[in-house]
Amino acid sequence: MIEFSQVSKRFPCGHEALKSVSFSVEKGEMVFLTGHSGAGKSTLLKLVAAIELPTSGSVVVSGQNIGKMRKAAVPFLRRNLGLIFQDHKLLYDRSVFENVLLPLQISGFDRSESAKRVRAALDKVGLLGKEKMLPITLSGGEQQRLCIARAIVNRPAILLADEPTGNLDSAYAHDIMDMFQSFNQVGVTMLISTHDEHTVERIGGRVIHLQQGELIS
Ligand SMILES: Nc1ncnc2c1ncn2[C@@H]1O[C@H](COP(=O)(O)OP(=O)(O)OP(=O)(O)O)[C@@H](O)[C@H]1O
Repeated sequence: MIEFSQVSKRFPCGHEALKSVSFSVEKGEMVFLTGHSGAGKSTLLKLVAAIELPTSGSVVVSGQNIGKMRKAAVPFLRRNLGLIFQDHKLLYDRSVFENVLLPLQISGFDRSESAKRVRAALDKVGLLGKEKMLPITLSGGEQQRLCIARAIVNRPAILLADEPTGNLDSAYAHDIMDMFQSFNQVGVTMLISTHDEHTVERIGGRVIHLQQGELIS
């Protein structure tokens, strides 16, 4: 489902964030991406989502070669991906419901099917009673769950999460990882970057470890 073959990523400033990284993630796997700050975890996830392109090597996601894709094909790839990235902010002037609705509006779903899907996504993350609220009135953990609802509302085959529990206390982090595990149990392929070694141990998934841009197995 995700295949990296000797992937390197050098930024225009000359910094090489990933060095000849090769691995694959099969359909239905749950994989944790670990490594120190600056190891290249976010860069790797951005390559999967075609937010960045590889400098060399190949990244193939759902059969599509990211480095060779036409720009027009990127939105089709992204429809299959749920992205939980730190810089994907919520819209603070829209309600909880409208924040989750947005990806469906972009995909052109009709209003009544969209409303059903939004409520199903809010239910999965435990925010069904809060659909009329503004995100600013939610706790940090609830805002993170709202980001997750927005990422899953399109029913993506692959979910990518970049430090999804970074700013949360351990009880909330625990809940969010359990939620991810339940998505995985219904077949969603998951790639999650984390610093949280306790979670990785508790959940016991496969681990890919990066050190200064190199994969350490
Ligand atoms: N757009 C960019 N231009 C230049 N350098 C970048 C860019 N994005 C990332 N880098 C550099 O690449 C390296 C890897 O960054 P990346 O964000 O992938 O690390 P990370 O493992 O996700 O770190 P953290 O856990 O702190 O988020 C860092 O040294 C970073 O400064």
